[in-house]
Amino acid sequence: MNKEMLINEAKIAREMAYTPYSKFKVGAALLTKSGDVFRGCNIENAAYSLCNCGERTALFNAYSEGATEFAALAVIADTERPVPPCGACRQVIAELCDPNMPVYLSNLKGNVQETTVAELLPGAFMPEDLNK
Ligand SMILES: O=c1ccn([C@H]2C[C@H](O)[C@@H](CO)O2)c(=O)[nH]1
Ligand SMILES: [Zn+2]
Repeated sequence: MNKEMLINEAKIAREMAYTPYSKFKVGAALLTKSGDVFRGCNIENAAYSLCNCGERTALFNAYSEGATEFAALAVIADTERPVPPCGACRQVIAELCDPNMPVYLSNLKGNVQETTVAELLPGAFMPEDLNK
């Protein structure tokens, strides 16, 4: 599973998005260290604040199936620039993925920005910060 294949998995996930309010579809695909892929799409709700992003859906999908060791994440949307994850997703990604893990941000035009978990959220609040 290479970068292009993972981005394609995110594109397939995007088609499953439930976005009657924003009409903005996002797909994500999370590659595990053992080679499995967990997809996620954004799922909106009439109570708008309950909308869940594609990135967090992919992470929660993987975790809920017992997969916790990740090798890469791809995200795609129909944006001008490669889609930037929101702050909430950056926080969740920072806790559940290795800081050096590659993240492929992309769009339907084929633009790809390769970054890492640590670059997405420098100074993230971490579990260790809970220890007094
Ligand atoms: O990186 C992003 C940015 C936004 N959204 C979703 C949330 C909402 O459903 C819609 C518009 O913000 O896009 C994501 O899934 N990921
Ligand atoms: Zn988000």
